[in-house]
Amino acid sequence: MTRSFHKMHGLGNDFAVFDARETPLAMTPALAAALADRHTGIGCDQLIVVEPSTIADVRMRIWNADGSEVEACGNATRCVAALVGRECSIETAGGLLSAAPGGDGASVDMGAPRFGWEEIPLAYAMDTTALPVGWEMLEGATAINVGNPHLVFFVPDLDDVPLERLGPQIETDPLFPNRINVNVAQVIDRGRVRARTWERGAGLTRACGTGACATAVAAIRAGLADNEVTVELPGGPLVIEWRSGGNIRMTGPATLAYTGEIDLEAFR
Ligand SMILES: N[C@@H](CCC[C@H](N)C(=O)O)C(=O)O
Repeated sequence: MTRSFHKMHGLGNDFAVFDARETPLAMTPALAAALADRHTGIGCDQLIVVEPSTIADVRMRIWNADGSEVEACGNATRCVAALVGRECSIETAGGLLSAAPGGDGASVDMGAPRFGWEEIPLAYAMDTTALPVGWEMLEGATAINVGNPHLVFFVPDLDDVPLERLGPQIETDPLFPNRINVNVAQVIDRGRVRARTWERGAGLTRACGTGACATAVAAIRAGLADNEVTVELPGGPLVIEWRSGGNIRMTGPATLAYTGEIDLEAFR
């Protein structure tokens, strides 16, 4: 018995999306990791299951490539909005979101960022606007929860940062009890920021929607950028809007690569 899935991506951050609104699907961390494997599975950064919701139009569940279930995924939220095909509310473990498809993608209200050390979460109390710790050249990060936990390091030159080496070290530091997503960002001007992300549970990706949100919020809050910022990721740009005290709006593309069929029993 096979099950259909949609291979989708947002700026190259790719997903296997299972629509379980009518036929339930029992996902487990082990099955998610097996399906996400790029050699023996479908291959993706995150696996997404769209389910019915009692409080929203749909519920979106998210598993990283390593099988960990997580609270938020910005790029996948746009893909789910494109799949639903109309303005909709989306229940996630990180909060209730609202999204509207449009153009080649969607615009999403990602909710309000949180800055409290226990909301990130960090292991103990400290100033989250400039963490008093460092990992080699990466120091003074801002910690933000935008549904999921992020660090943002502003650096003079993005290309000088060995993120593939420092990313996993920071992700798994005991300071972060739930691990953390690691963003490095370079401010180009008040409307443009370049960024790269080491994603918790997935590694380096071509784009991270929540990473772009965290980066823009950190830049705006530090007075380095205006309220609308284009975050330029390796896979392309996302537009992020935020005002202090308000919700984050993220706008960008959502692409359907193909629809396939897979025998899930072969992966269990
Ligand atoms: N690619 C995503 C983020 C996916 C989850 C993240 N790796 C985590 O563990 O929190 C995005 O577009 O936001």
